[in-house]
Amino acid sequence: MRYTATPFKGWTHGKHVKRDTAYPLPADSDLEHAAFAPLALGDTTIATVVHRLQRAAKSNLPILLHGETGTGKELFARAIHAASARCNGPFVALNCASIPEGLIESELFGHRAGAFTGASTRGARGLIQQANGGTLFLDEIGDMPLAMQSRLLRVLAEKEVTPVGADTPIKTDFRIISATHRDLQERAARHAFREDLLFRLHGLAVTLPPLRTRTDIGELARRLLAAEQTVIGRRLTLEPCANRLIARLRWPGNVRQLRQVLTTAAWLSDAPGIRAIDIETALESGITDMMAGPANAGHDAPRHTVGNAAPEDARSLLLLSLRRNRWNVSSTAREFNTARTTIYRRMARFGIVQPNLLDS
Ligand SMILES: Nc1ncnc2c1ncn2[C@@H]1O[C@H](COP(=O)(O)OP(=O)(O)OP(=O)(O)O)[C@@H](O)[C@H]1O
Repeated sequence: MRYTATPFKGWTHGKHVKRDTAYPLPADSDLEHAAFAPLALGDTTIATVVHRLQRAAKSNLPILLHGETGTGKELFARAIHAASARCNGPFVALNCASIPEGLIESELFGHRAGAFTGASTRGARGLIQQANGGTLFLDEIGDMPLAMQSRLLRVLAEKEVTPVGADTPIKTDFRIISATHRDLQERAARHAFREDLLFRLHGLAVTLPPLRTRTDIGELARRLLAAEQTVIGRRLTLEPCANRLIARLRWPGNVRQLRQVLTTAAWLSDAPGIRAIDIETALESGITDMMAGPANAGHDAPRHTVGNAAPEDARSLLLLSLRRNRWNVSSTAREFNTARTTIYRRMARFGIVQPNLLDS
């Protein structure tokens, strides 16, 4: 069966299951390039990841994608599928964290008619069977219950699946890609994740870098904005002060958050180019932890230094921090590792007034 570029997005049994073949199918000759091209920008870590995944895509190796939320794990999984020999088969995704434990078994393995209370009278094909000839993407695999891990391990070892309530196993042929933000080795050491399953999933493991460590954030922001232009109906550009602010923020929600903030800023802005103030305004309605200390100090340490920043960036950074700390100057000073008097001086220099003093 040939799946075409016509999207078929089907949700079965709830939001945690996605089945589609919507990734645009390029001509065979440039399949590999076209699938990964939008993901390969100027960051060397990303370039290495793309290079490895492009090579591995052609194999049947199980691939484990590791990375914080919003770093693009599902996007990469789709690119691997699109660049693989299985690209004409289905791409079936299950989020193991969002599905109730009692449902995961029948979702994955299917069930025979009347196998349990509430089972379909006609039985159901599980996702593993649905992925036959294609790719099964198990997102948040680290959250899969241990009992399911054992069953999945058997399926991977024997390449056949036995639906709940059935006696006869059914042969299946699929490629598995899994993703997690968890440290699976640490979980395996604590016996929360089966080590033998980890080995099975781990044909190739890659870590997608968090956005705050990527050197191509400006390029990525421009691409995300370009994609938004057709929706908004005008040319979208970033002013230099917006670019500098974006490069300094911590982005705990990674590319997902950057995309959301840029979209909001683009809608809010009435100037030709998006300014730092538009980014700030968009941020205010979102996550508050943008300026928090680094998760891994090695990469992140210099993110909240105001001293060397250009004036408009310094003002934006200070304002964000003050708002985040509910205008508590001591907390803000701690964040910038400086004295309270320095914060007051900078507030005066930048014309920043505490809201409760505005009326007095
Ligand atoms: N390199 C990229 N280029 C364009 N958009 C991207 C990129 N990486 C991620 N995104 C966008 O960010 C959002 C999150 O991506 P995705 O769902 O693949 O991340 P994830 O790591 O799987 O997240 P989660 O762990 O929360 O499921 C999506 O809207 C996706 O289109």
